[in-house]
Amino acid sequence: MQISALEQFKLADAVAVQPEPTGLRLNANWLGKAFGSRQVLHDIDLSIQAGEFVAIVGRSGCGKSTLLRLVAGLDQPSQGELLFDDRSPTSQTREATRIMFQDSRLLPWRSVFENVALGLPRSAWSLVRQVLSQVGLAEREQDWPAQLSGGQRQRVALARALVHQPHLLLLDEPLGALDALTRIEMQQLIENIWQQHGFTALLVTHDVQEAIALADRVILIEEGRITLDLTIDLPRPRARGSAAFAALEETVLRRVLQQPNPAPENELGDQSLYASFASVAWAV
Ligand SMILES: Nc1ncnc2c1ncn2[C@@H]1O[C@H](COP(=O)(O)OP(=O)(O)OP(=O)(O)O)[C@@H](O)[C@H]1O
Repeated sequence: MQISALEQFKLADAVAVQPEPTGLRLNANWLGKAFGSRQVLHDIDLSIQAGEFVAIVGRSGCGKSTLLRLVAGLDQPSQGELLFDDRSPTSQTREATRIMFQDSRLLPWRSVFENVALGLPRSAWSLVRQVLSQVGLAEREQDWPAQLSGGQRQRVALARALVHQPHLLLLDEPLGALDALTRIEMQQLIENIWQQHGFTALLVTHDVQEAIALADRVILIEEGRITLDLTIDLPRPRARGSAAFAALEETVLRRVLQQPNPAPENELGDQSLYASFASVAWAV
């Protein structure tokens, strides 16, 4: 089929205005991790599309953070491989990957602005101001971390990750220490920013409701193995009170809780799991 010059021009123009996909594609093939004689992750096969938001849930000690640390390159696998856009990790993929933890890990002797701008040249300062404004902290850039609330400190930590324009954002229970309402506000902020930036997101959380509110897929790890991979096909933003949301939450919760306690050392963690479900359900 022949297309006219004008049509060709329109086509090129249409292609040009499509935003470039910015997310990294991630594959784990037969991934395993042992600490000494303790095998923590077994034969993990996982494929995450560019720009996808995936949440990992599971009982305390099941291996969630270990998986995230392997993806971040903070630990090395004992078996198998991780591929980023079908390639072994490079300094570029490491640079394109940022991680956010439960505690903000800010430098207390640096201002909010300096914490976000750390290691960046002066030419990046306008970007620093832009991301601080995105996370709602434009007016607080000269404050010290000690002058901020826990939620605001996590916003700074999010800005510090975003300023590097990540293609893969790893979130290790980043909202775990926040009260229920601040947590919901932060979830909405993370969802909006993820939609704007298009990075791939991998979230570890104890909170099943949070996982269903944010993720395209919820993955359950039990004793180091993936035992559930559930697509969350709900329109965004998600109405937590809807029947479809509640049904998915029930499905995952039932699945998490049906497993017998694996070991006495995990009993406390399991109690905290129940408590975390209960507190969020109560607040909402
Ligand atoms: N550096 C390490 N050395 C030895 N064992 C480790 C190390 N890191 C993790 N483990 C063990 O691996 C297991 C899984 O830990 P991990 O932190 O991945 O669990 P988790 O699912 O994230 O738990 P939680 O929800 O409580 O944070 C635990 O038994 C833990 O003790």
